[in-house]
Amino acid sequence: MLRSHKLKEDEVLPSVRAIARCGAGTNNIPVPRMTELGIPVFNTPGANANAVKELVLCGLMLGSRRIIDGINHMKDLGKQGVARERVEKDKAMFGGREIKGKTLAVIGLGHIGASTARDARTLGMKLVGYDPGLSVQSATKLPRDMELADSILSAVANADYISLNIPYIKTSPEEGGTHGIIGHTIIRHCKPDAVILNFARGELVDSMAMKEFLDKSGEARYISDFPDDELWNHPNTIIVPHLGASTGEAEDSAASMAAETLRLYLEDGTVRHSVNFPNASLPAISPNNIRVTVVNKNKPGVLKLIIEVFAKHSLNIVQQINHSQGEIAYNVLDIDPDGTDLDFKELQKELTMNEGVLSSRILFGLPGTGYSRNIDGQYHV
Ligand SMILES: NC(=O)c1ccc[n+]([C@@H]2O[C@H](COP(=O)([O-])OP(=O)(O)OC[C@H]3O[C@@H](n4cnc5c(N)ncnc54)[C@H](O)[C@@H]3O)[C@@H](O)[C@H]2O)c1
Ligand SMILES: O=C(O)[C@H](O)COP(=O)(O)O
Repeated sequence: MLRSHKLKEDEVLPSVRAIARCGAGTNNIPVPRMTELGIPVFNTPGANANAVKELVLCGLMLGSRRIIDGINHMKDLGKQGVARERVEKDKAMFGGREIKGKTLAVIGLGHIGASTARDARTLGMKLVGYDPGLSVQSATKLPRDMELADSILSAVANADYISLNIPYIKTSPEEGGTHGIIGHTIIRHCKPDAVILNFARGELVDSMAMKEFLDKSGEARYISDFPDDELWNHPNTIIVPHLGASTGEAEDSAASMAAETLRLYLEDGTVRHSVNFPNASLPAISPNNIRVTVVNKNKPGVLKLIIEVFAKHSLNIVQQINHSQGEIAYNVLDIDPDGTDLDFKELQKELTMNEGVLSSRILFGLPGTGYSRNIDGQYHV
């Protein structure tokens, strides 16, 4: 289980059965390599969304009123012992605007984006959103009068505030990724006094393009939760140290969701909230059966090889599922071991050595006490 730790491939030892990210973004994990190794990567969708949404709302206010500049100014005046004397005169330097009646563009309408939109609506904001992969679940949670745009460009064009709530995918937008998606083309279409809120990932924004925009407009603001060597000291930025999910509530919620997701996978083979494995909802193993899970390349003929191993040993498959997603398939087979004296370690070895099989586990024991067995005979509770 990890949070933002940048996981390196060589930290993933052969004993690793699964990885759970206590949070939403999995860009700190080498997911494609884990898929090749047959290791599921899980995250905790929505578990920290409220904490991030609250900070986005805070960012809306910080971007509208010169609160931080004002606080710093008060400290300076205090140090000089002239705070009372100067405050009424100096406040003219820190005038702001209200968010009520202004337009907020929400890019990415998942857990955080949809929740931000709802609360912004109750604060009297007009809303426009963009999300080409909008789920039915999120769509039902959006304010009814929210306008849906057909591109980021059209969403931001008339927006006073822009909130980025999309995942970071390392490739360029042309290649289906989101790296630098907020670059010159989009930024050029923003209003000169737009406030851009980035509580998603720093790499979504082209820092140089943003700097040019902030320098030129003088009025625009960039509020971000991520370090940025180009922008940290710019007078029109507010950069906080990745605090979006740092509340006790979000930490508890993400950790317990991750732990439960891992428990279900390790004990029953159930897959949910995985970013690289297909969902598979499985009942607890019957005490009379042995459950075998096999991850294989999603190619014709591999399933046949797997089934043949069971047939060869005259093992009766009581129930079976086979779900695939992209390049992999996930099989779960419940076996009745009655009447066999087969060493299941041997069975696992035969299965795993098949061309196209990536990993396998044998789960058995009473519900709640299941464990996985490695090919080299190590046990992992
Ligand atoms: N600052 C923090 O501490 C913090 C905390 C949680 C999440 N995050 C970041 O916020 C992101 C969103 O979190 P979430 O919980 O709302 O995730 P989510 O998966 O519920 O929602 C993401 C939404 O973005 C949409 N999307 C993907 N690519 C898009 C694109 N190019 N244009 C428009 N929409 C696009 C998806 O269809 C999805 O609806 C995470 O991926 C993570 O990087 C940051
Ligand atoms: O993607 C996420 O969930 C957030 O960026 C939170 O990351 P953290 O748990 O490391 O604060």
